[in-house]
Amino acid sequence: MAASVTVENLNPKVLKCEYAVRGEIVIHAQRLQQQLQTQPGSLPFDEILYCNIGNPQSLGQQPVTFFREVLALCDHPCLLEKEETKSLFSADAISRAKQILATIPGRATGAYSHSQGIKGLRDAIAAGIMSRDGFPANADDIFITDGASPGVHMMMQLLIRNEKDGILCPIPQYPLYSASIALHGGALVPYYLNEKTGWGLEISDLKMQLENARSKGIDVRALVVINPGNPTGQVLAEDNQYDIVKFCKNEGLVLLADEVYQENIYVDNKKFNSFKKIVRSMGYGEDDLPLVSLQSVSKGYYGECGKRGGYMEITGFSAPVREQIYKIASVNLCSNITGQILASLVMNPPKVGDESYASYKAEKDGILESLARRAKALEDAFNKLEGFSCNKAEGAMYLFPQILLPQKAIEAAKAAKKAPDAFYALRLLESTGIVVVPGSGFGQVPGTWHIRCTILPQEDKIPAVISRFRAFHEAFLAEYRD
Ligand SMILES: Cc1ncc(COP(=O)(O)O)c(CN[C@@H]2CONC2=O)c1O
Repeated sequence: MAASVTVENLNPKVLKCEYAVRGEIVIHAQRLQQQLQTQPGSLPFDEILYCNIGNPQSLGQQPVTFFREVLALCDHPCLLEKEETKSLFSADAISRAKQILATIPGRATGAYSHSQGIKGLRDAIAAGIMSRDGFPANADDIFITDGASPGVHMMMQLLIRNEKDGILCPIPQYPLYSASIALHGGALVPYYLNEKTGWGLEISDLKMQLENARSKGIDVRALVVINPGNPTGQVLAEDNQYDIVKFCKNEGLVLLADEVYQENIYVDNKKFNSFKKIVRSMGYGEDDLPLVSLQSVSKGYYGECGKRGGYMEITGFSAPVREQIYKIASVNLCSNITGQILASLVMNPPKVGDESYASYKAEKDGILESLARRAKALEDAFNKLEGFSCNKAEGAMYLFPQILLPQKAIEAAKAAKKAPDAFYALRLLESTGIVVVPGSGFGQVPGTWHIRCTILPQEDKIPAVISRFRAFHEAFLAEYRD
């Protein structure tokens, strides 16, 4: 009997969707990893180095002690009744766990919660936003989600009616956006970040792309801004943010502010300003501009990707629209409680005077300072390679160097039916075990080629990554030099 489900009769939106961060290069890497296990010594390297995904703890980063103490106590509340717990857990973790459990009906972390998340945790997140920005935040505006990804999908589901609805996205972009727009049947309206100005966002290009889309009958609904940028690592200048808000206000666009790397800032001349802070400091009130601010527990110095925590702060939408957003969230009942607790913790970490503050601060600073050193070391190494030019990683977790590939290599890629940067990334993997994502997976100016490499291998492995990369690159150029 013919198979009832074939690729041909699947939802074409699924077939159109792509997500390069875990695409063909990574799948091939997993095959090679299997081979290393079954046939040790059969490859010119002894381990796969996954530099394709911002997954810090998979590469050895340690979780923040205070956060894990609180999670453990919340998940096994009877520990709080035991005398010996006081010698195993810090006093402030014990009191924070009690405080959190008191906000959960029946102290039951195994129960469904409110579809926006536990009210007491949303209160804590709102307090954290207020403390970060200096402007009020409301728990009812918070939707705690299983990471930022579901928040993006919910907003695309809400805004995209058909293929004529467009979303302005940066190019290069994090492919969650292109994938979600494809899955929801909308149109991605690109605006190009300017590599020559350190991935600057030009309002003039935004305006041109918007008008071009509208001239084709596209109803542009929203503007996505990723700040700090993925894969590009730039941190927006404050005056650029003011211009972006004015642009959205004037053009009637929802501003989707992806701020998951807000704690990952590595340069002294830039600081993170949330778009919520910018909007309020421009005097825009609750009803002036629809803004969705996304945060996650996957990044920062916490890197708790697998716990699946995050939130979207929804402001500037009418009550009837908010009811629709609530309805979408309620279809999935609620996000996981561990992620909810963690989202409240990252927005309300230990404060000066708390027992855990010194150790928490040492862990946080240690991780962020090490990430900054690794970013600089890899940026400098890339810029020493022939044909490479790499902008500074001001923030986030990636470097996105441009590679000038010899024409012979481009022709070889064509013969292999691969994009030149995918061809290069595959050859890099097969020679060194290093896994990067080709720039074609993020979008790039046509005719330019990039790779995205994370800054996440532990610091003592960075010299080996650099030397392996350099040796491969020199051999690759020798093979394909014009
Ligand atoms: C800009 C951006 N937004 C949202 C997400 C989704 O995060 P969570 O759903 O985990 O909260 C990521 C994840 N970063 C991906 C995953 O690792 N590498 C990346 O480029 C991201 O980089």
